[in-house]
Amino acid sequence: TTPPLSAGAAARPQEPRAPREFVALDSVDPTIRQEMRYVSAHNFVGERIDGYRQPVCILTRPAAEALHRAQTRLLTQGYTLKVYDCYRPQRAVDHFVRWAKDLADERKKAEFYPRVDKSRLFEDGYIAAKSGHSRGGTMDLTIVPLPALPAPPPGPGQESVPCFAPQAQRYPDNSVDMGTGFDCFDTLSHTDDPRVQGAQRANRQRLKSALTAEGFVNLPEEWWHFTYKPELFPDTYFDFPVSRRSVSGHRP
Ligand SMILES: C[C@@H](N)C(=O)N[C@H](C)C(=O)O
Ligand SMILES: [Zn+2]
Repeated sequence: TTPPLSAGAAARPQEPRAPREFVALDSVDPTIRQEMRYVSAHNFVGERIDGYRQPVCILTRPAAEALHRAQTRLLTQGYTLKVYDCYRPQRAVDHFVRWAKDLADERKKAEFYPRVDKSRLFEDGYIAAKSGHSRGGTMDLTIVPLPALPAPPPGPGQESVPCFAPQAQRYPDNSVDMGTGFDCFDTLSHTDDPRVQGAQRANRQRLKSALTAEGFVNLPEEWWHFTYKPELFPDTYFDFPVSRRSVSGHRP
């Protein structure tokens, strides 16, 4: 029988929790930096995304352990990984889909997709309506030189600088220069775009080599997007919220 609610307690439907195979990345590797963009308003939509309750990176355990191995290698080279997004609930993806249909909402166009028509973002491969992120083994990430310095706050008008502008001009980030910022929906973000040369190309290669050595596969359209293979849940799109509660009690 259902226990009675105590006086004053509101009946709140329980949110789904993650299966035991999911962990908080910081319980496996506390040295990997986290800048979880979709819990903040600094992203291509311009507001917190549905389902992101706390700035915590959640992944399947094999993906988190593989990321830890890549981090160990990068630390010896004087760099640390920094994740921008990890597990993404289906309701967050649905938020992206709803946003994409509202062609009048171009709040963040100037920074994140200045040269791409909003109506093409899914077609061109920059956002997916069924995303590997919701399966738990995919993440968006970059590398940061050590010692990692905090990024300065954005200067006046910096929110509107194109994400492919020279690094000193675009929205501040403490990462290495990859030629574009994170979630820059533009052909310049294609990992092997021939216009990206020198240090920027070497930085992309450093990230890609460290991750592919551990079993990750890169999305050619986005230098920052990697999936750990084989996937533990290749056909399941989870919808538990991004919060510590979703994985509390799960062993690291
Ligand atoms: C939205 C961007 N960060 C991303 O992850 N794109 C891929 C294609 C996805 O949505 O799975
Ligand atoms: Zn991604």
